[in-house]
Amino acid sequence: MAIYFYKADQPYGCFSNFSPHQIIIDGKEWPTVEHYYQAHKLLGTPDEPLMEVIRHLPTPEQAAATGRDRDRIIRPDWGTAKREVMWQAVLTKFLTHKDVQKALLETGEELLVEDSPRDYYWGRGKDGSGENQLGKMLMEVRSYLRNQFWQSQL
Ligand SMILES: Nc1c(N[C@@H]2O[C@H](COP(=O)(O)O)[C@@H](O)[C@H]2O)[nH]c(=O)[nH]c1=O
Repeated sequence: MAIYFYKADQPYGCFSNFSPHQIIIDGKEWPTVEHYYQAHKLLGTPDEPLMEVIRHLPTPEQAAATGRDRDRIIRPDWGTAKREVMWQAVLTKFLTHKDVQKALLETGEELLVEDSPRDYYWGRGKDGSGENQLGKMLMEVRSYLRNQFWQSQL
């Protein structure tokens, strides 16, 4: 049975990028994966100083609203860079927080689906025709963690 997640306060909310799990990357603390992801749209652009502003915003909703502000010009390579940015953030989250790591491993081989009604890239979209890239990435993280465990047993 597929496992659906989306909002942080709904079932499997700990899989959401909006869940309150801090990550530390290159010595900097980010309150959520979403803060890190949205801020990195501005890396190398004239608005780069705003990355620090986003990092300090109190909620992931505010971080997302700022990163999605279309008045801002985001980095030209975002279309290809965003996967790597997301991977680093999501992997760090699941390596850092043992409770969510356990929850992810306990999903076994189930299909994970980000049940976003409006995101057809990271999510399944309203009609289910979306790519579900976040769900797929979480399944990759799950395999990575499992491989890491078996390597440590050798
Ligand atoms: N969980 C969740 C969302 N989903 C997240 O939105 C991000 C995609 O942002 P963008 O590339 O700017 O469209 C990505 O992290 C995806 O997981 N969006 C929300 O508005 N609320 C939410 O609770």
